[in-house]
Amino acid sequence: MSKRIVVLISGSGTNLQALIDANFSDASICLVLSNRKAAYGLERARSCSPPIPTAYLALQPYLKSLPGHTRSDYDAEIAKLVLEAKPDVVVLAGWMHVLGESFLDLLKGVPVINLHPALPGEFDGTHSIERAFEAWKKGETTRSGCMVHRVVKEVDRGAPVLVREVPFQEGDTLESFETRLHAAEWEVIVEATRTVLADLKAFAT
Ligand SMILES: Nc1nc2c(c(=O)[nH]1)N[C@@H](CN(C=O)c1ccc(C(=O)N[C@@H](CCC(=O)O)C(=O)O)cc1)CN2
Ligand SMILES: NCC(=O)N[C@@H]1O[C@H](COP(=O)([O-])[O-])[C@@H](O)[C@H]1O
Repeated sequence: MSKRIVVLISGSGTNLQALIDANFSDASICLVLSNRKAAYGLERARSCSPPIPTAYLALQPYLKSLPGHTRSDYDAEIAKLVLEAKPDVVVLAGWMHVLGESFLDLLKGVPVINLHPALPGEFDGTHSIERAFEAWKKGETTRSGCMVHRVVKEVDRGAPVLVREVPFQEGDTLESFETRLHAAEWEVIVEATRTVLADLKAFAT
């Protein structure tokens, strides 16, 4: 029975594309969900043959359309969309929304993992690459990296599944470092997803 992967995105979807191109032998992407309508990752899913089902739900339009509803209600709605796809694993691949307990409680028992462009305990949150680059320029570090970690309430603090260091090189610009880091991400997200798929029971909290 083919295992089911749900991928959450917010942007260009190059990491989603890496998962699509991985052609997992025992799994397939059954839903791509975005919180941004213009996310090119939705087009990547629609362009597959056969197309991967997509869904879109943004926070602000949701709140505007349902007065009295909260961010927690939105997170629960996201969870319901995800669960309707019957996932074995959920991958946050550039999903730029912090998920609250209403999401995490509903997803109990389903591994949820996140790709983060920094090393454990460093540069949590957003703009991680830029912040690491500035730290290197100040002589505060010689490397950054990327990781896939389990998603818990505390942002980017879940147990790492896979970590990859990416050293800075003399003469690096932000763009040259980003190029190397994104290439590392495309490998790490596939390898980490394969690891979770291979031992779902171990990762199902
Ligand atoms: N409960 C968790 N939710 C999410 C995690 C997590 O570890 N636990 N990881 C993030 C992904 N991420 C970093 O890897 C991250 C994404 C976005 C933000 C953030 O501050 N988002 C703001 C909105 C920012 C924007 O819209 O540009 C917000 O949610 O209000 C922090 C970390 C995904 N979710
Ligand atoms: N904190 C989360 C975060 O910064 N995620 C980052 O968003 C980018 C998404 O790229 P993509 O849309 O091309 O896959 C990736 O670099 C990913 O690490």
